[in-house]
Amino acid sequence: MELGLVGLGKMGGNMRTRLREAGHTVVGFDFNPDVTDVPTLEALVEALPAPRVVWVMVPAGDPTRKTVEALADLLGEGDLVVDGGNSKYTDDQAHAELLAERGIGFVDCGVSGGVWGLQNGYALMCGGSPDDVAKVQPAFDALKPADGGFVHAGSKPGAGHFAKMVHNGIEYAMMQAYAEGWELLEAVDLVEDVPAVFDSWRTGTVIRSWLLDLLVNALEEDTHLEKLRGYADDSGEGRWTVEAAIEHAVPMHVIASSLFARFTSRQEDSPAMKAIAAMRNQFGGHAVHAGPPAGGDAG
Ligand SMILES: O=C(O)[C@H](O)[C@@H](O)[C@H](O)[C@H](O)COP(=O)(O)O
Repeated sequence: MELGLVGLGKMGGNMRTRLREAGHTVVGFDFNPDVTDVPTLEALVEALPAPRVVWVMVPAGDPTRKTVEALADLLGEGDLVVDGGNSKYTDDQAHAELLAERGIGFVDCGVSGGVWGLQNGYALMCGGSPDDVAKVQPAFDALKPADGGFVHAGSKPGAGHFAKMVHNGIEYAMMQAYAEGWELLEAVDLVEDVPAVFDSWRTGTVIRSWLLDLLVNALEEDTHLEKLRGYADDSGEGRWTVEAAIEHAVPMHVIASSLFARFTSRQEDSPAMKAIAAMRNQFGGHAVHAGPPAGGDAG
């Protein structure tokens, strides 16, 4: 099939390659002149035969919204937009509505696989009407791994990204569990080769997984992770998972806690723990550790 691909970064660039390797014709647009096939979004739309399919692979939030709004003006009746970024499912609902007013279809597609997707295929979770999904199926078939990794999660807009969001919540919790286990093994002077323990867990155990494989890779490169700072960002999906759990009164102990652990990682010092130390000191005269001098810095 022929399709347009907007956003040729780490994900989009590799996806263009995988689609082309499968024999599809891809016209890519990116603001980076080194990677783009066409100079403008208008040129991308003009280069495609109608009915057009344009896959958007840009960061969630404003960049995706602006791209969808621009495409709403450039595309027409019978065309289709796929949002393959990590958009929030509620954004999909707004985008689907805007595009539907112009007769343009919409499919939301959560994409998992990161930088390994080019080689291994991308797991795809999509939402949208069966007719719209069928129009993109040849591209989905080229992008997904050979032996599965595709789901049409629901016909309402946002179903795909909702599934991907929950996937990412689980990803947070799994990573947190491996990380805490690793910290404990490192902290106790008993197990002599911690990376070897993790490596052994990859075979036959109930906790083997690709995340475990990736942690073993990281430990092979840096046995005690000494080159890294204990700081973890988040891109939003963990927060949205917890927000959705709160909205639906779904207990979410572990995923919520793994999200908050990331926030903790960004603090040089804990304001909450200062308050706890102050109260222990007030009620029990328990010793406190002094902070840096007021107005000065720790150094
Ligand atoms: O399945 C995947 O391939 C990942 O989940 C991918 O989508 C991305 O690496 C995360 O969005 C990072 O998310 P955080 O920045 O929130 O950790």
